Amino acid sequence: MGNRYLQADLNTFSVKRVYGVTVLTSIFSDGEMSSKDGIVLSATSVDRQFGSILNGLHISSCKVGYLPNLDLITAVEQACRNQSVGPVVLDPILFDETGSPILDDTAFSKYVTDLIPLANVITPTIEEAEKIVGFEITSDDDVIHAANELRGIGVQNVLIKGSNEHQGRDNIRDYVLLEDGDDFWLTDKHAPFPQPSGKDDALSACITAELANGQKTENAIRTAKEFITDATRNVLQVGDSIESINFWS
Ligand SMILES: Nc1ncnc2c1ncn2[C@@H]1O[C@H](COP(=O)(O)OP(=O)(O)OP(=O)(O)O)[C@@H](O)[C@H]1O
Ligand SMILES: Cc1ncc(CO)c(N)n1
Repeated sequence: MGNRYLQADLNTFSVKRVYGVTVLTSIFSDGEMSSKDGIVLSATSVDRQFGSILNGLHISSCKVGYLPNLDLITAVEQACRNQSVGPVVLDPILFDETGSPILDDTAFSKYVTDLIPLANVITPTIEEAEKIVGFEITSDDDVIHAANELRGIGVQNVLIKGSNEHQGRDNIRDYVLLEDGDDFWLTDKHAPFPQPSGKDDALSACITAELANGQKTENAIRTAKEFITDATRNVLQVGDSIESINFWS
């Protein structure tokens, strides 16, 4: 978990009036997921972290992010399956900053077969959705087809983020397919330059927080998208180096 990613999650939980607790899977400097200098924690450590937060806390919902190997996927899958963690929001992190896949074939296969079906909501980018469903997404029909394939794997609700797609367009469109078969596009204008960071984590963290607050999944998704729209239009300059979304918008 890079510093800025974790801050985006916790700041989002906080402004949504949810107390966030964490199970760390790894530690690396911002922008250095692909470097060999980061630390990947052991499955035992992850088990123990789950043990300590589950001992005495009622977990209302759970966001799952960076899982860089088979052991960690297995540890988190077991915890989500066997413990009471509430609805799971799965934000797949499948490529590092250089665009290289993070997981080897065995780990990726485990991720798809055993972890994805546990999710209440999955929030892939187009590229992540392509990797999971195994075909290229070049049209709206492909997005819809991919979302249905994801539902076929067992995940209940799907949000495919359109940020990197259709580069020439004025609008950004995320596609949502709900458990009951209802679907819709969430449309927004491109936020003006500079693009603040944190949108990715804040979107899935906000869905998680709204689920913890008792919202239905559709409302949680719609509220989260509105949160991102507001937070993105309002850059938070932190010191000289961080241009973040503004969580307090
Ligand atoms: N330029 C933008 N303007 C407005 N909304 C955006 C923009 N880019 C992404 N979003 C929205 O932010 C949410 C997260 O999308 P995504 O994870 O693809 O963003 P990202 O650009 O990778 O985020 P990060 O800020 O973490 O780099 C989605 O709802 C997406 O539509
Ligand atoms: C967007 C993103 N990339 C990487 C990580 C790894 O922690 C994360 N949590 N979120």
